[in-house]
Parts: sequence; C-alpha cells; structure tokens
Amino acid sequence: MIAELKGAGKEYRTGDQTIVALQPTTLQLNEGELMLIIGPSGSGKTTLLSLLGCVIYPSYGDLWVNGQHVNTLKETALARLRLDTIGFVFQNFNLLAPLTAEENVMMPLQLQGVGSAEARTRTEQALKTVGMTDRRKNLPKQLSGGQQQRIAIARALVTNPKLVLCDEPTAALDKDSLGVVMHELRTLADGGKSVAVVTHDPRLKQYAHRIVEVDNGYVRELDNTSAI
Ligand SMILES: Nc1ncnc2c1ncn2[C@@H]1O[C@H](COP(=O)(O)OP(=O)(O)OP(=O)(O)O)[C@@H](O)[C@H]1O
Repeated sequence: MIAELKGAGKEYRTGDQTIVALQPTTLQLNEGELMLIIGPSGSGKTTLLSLLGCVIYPSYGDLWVNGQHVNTLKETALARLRLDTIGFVFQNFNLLAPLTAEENVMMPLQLQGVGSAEARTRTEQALKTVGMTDRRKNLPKQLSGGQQQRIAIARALVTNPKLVLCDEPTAALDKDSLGVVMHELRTLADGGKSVAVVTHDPRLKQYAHRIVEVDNGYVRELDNTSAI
C-alpha cells in the first residue's frame, strides 16, 4: 500500500463560512493499480488528489503516504516526501518553455541534487519509457499536446516515484493522444506503480483498475466492468 486515508477529510474556512470539500474518507491506494477519480465539478476530486499528493494536510482523520504519517510532518519533510515519492502530471503539461524536452525531464533530478552523469542516464531512460527519445532536443512548442504530455510523464517518472498523480491529464488532448497517454499510465501501473487520475472523461474508465466517484465530498468505489 502506498497511500491510506483513514477518516481523512478536508474543510476550508473562508470568513465565517466552512466548506467541507472532502468528507471523512477511508481509502487505500495500492501498488500496481490505476485508480480513476471521477465526479462532478466542485465535488472534491482535486482535494482528494491533493491529499494523496501531500499538497495539503487533512482537516480531520489520518493520512499515510509511503508509510509516513502526513498529519505529523512539517512542511519541509512534506516537500521532501513529494519530491522523492510522488510524480505529478497536469492538464496543461506545465513544461518550462525555454527548456528542451530533456532539460524539462532532468529538472526534478537537479532539485534532488543527483549528479549530472546519473541524471543524464536516468533522463534518457525516462524518455525511452515514453517513446520520446527522438524528440529530446525539441522545445515544448515544437511538440504536439500528446507529445508534451508524454514529456511531462517522463518528468514525473524520472525520480522513480512510487506514486504518480494526474489531474485531468487528457483534457487538452485529441482522441489518439488520449489513447497513447492513458496506455503509458496504465503500463506504469501494470509495472507496479500506483497511479491516480482525476478526470471528467468517461472514456478513461477502460484503462482503470479501480474507479472511485466523488460526489459532494463523499467518496465511493464503483464496480469497474469496463476495464481492459
Ligand atoms: N482553497 C480553497 N478554499 C476554499 N474552498 C475551496 C478551496 N479549494 C477547493 N475549495 C472548494 O472545495 C470544493 C471541492 O473542490 P475541488 O477543487 O476538490 O473539486 P473538483 O471536484 O476537483 O472540481 P473540478 O472538477 O471543477 O476541478 C469546492 O466547493 C471548492 O469550491
């Protein structure tokens, strides 16, 4: 198990108003599975992903990620946990425009202080994993949306994280690129990583081992009969 919520939830206070973004939730995310997180806008999907990603602390309940009790970690320890354990993939790729594909992929290793020879080897490997070796010298603007997302996946993978978290990773992609990117993510999960994907797109269901639905802050697991 890579992540566990035990009665963990989140509320936000704005002025004298309290919004329960995520009701107390008990959920485990295991190695080797791709979990889809679906639900209407404003239901709490991103909040759940942010808890799994150690981006926010739970307001109540307990959260463990990679065996660490997130509730009790200080900000700096949390940042280290994120850098070492988690890879993030976003809707708009978030690649740095002036850097080449391979420089973008290498960036997290530089943040970790990995030496340049090892960083180069691992970057090459990550680019190979997503089939983008031949485009490594390209700038993001020279790549299609699908190719940029594959570079973003390589960047998420280069630190060899146990957990890969994706927020609407296919929202900006056409049908063909969607298939390529989801196939990549599914392959990662089949290879032993934990992958969680927030989406509005029902076409992604076929790639999931598990589907959870978030509705008005309540999380429930669905039967996944459309899985491949
Ligand atoms: N930082 C914040 N401060 C106050 N309220 C917040 C904050 N973040 C989220 N919320 C509220 O919590 C609820 C859940 O938001 P969340 O972003 O998790 O939903 P979502 O399902 O990801 O929505 P979408 O699909 O539109 O991205 C919403 O009512 C939202 O307005």
